[in-house]
Amino acid sequence: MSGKANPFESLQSQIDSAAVHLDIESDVLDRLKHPERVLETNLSIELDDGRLERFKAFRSQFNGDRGPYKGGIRYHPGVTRDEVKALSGWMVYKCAVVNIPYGGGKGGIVIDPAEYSASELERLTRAFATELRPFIGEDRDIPAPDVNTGQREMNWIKDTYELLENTTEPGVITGKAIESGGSEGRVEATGRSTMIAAREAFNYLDKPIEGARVAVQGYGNAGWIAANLLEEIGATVVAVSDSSGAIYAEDGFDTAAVKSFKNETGTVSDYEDADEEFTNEDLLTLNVDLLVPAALENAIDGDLAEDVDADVIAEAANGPLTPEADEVLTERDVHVIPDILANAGGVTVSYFEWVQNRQRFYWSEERVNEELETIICNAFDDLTSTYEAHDIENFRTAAYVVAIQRVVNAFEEGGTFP
Ligand SMILES: NC(=O)C1=CN([C@@H]2O[C@H](COP(=O)(O)OP(=O)(O)OC[C@H]3O[C@@H](n4cnc5c(N)ncnc54)[C@H](OP(=O)(O)O)[C@@H]3O)[C@@H](O)[C@H]2O)C=CC1
Ligand SMILES: O=C(O)CCC(=O)C(=O)O
Repeated sequence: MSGKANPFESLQSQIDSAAVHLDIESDVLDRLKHPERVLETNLSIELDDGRLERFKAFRSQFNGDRGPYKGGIRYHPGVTRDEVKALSGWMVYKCAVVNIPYGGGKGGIVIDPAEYSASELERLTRAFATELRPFIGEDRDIPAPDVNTGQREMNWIKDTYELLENTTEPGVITGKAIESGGSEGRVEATGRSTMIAAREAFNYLDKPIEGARVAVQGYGNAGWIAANLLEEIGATVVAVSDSSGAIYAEDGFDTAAVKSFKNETGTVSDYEDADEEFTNEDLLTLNVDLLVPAALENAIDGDLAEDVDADVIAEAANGPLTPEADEVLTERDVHVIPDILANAGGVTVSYFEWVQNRQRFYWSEERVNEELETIICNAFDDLTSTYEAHDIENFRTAAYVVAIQRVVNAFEEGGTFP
């Protein structure tokens, strides 16, 4: 990743930019910029060869004014305490901007999961679930998938929690497999909201999405589905990448065929129908109509932003732009659909999963997608009305203005404990 910004400081600076447009006391604002609590723990597990290894893990519960803490768990060697704090704060404002009844949380383990066997990962995940048990619950804190975690890890966490609590509580975690109480449409939800938000933004800006040239950085859960659904609505996906590098096709990729290739070989590099291979940095500065960063934080810093050659950016990843990049892109009239709206489909369908778990009544995929469409379109309308009414500099700040006001309303309506 090109930028070195501290993501927690980036979050705080995004809140400060929005506060300029809001009438909020500085003590209340200060509270909105810091997590309520952060669990830091060391998990020691036995490896397959009998040795013990220690892994650092975190869970940050940032703010619970609007409901239980909600947010994913990431397995990545780059996980830090500040990254997890930032990701949990972004969850607060994400849930508020799409108006679902949650606060924000996030967790992570410092690990490269590719280096470990499935049984080692299961022991580690169950050890983390055991540590998390007193802090989580369907009305307390509800984890979900993020980078390098998915249904398998969520099923293990649910199972461990239920065994320890001697109960049945599928709503303690979302992103589960269907047979373990998951929801239709959750796997696709993050990419789907990215597509919907991009489509709405193109419509708002009077640009055709049909035929729009798209570049997608990251071909995991968020990136590949976003690419696939953008292709489905008529956009041309000319470039995609993963951690191994980027590939380009002038006439556009068959995104599903690239995914099958990646499933077989582990990477998008060497894909036979590509015209060219280049670097992730080349992809981020390609001349396209829509750029979708769908990997990690700080993909675009202030310097790289000077070379970005896209009209619109839809942030499928959390925090892919540094505050300096935002400033440059605002100045250059590049419209950025912020992460807290563009990728909010994941947590929105997690919310649907939690509702279904509590009611023990399951929805069709069609219903899930319709309800998601409504929530993302309403949130986009709230964002643009605020953007216009307050003459705000960019979409991100408008989204934070909407979200922060909702969190502050909930906090103030609750009153102060004597
Ligand atoms: N999963 C979800 O529901 C949600 C995810 N998000 C966010 O979306 C982003 C991606 O998450 P998700 O798709 O779930 O994660 P995945 O683990 O499924 O995929 C991550 C992708 O990013 C690629 N990648 C990692 N590092 C780089 C790099 N330096 N340059 C280019 N590509 C890179 C990976 O490459 P490789 O395949 O080679 O490892 C992989 O293709 C994250 O920011 C996450 O927080 C946001 C909301 C919900
Ligand atoms: O599905 C969820 O609860 C959270 C997903 C997530 O971690 C995110 O939106 O960044």
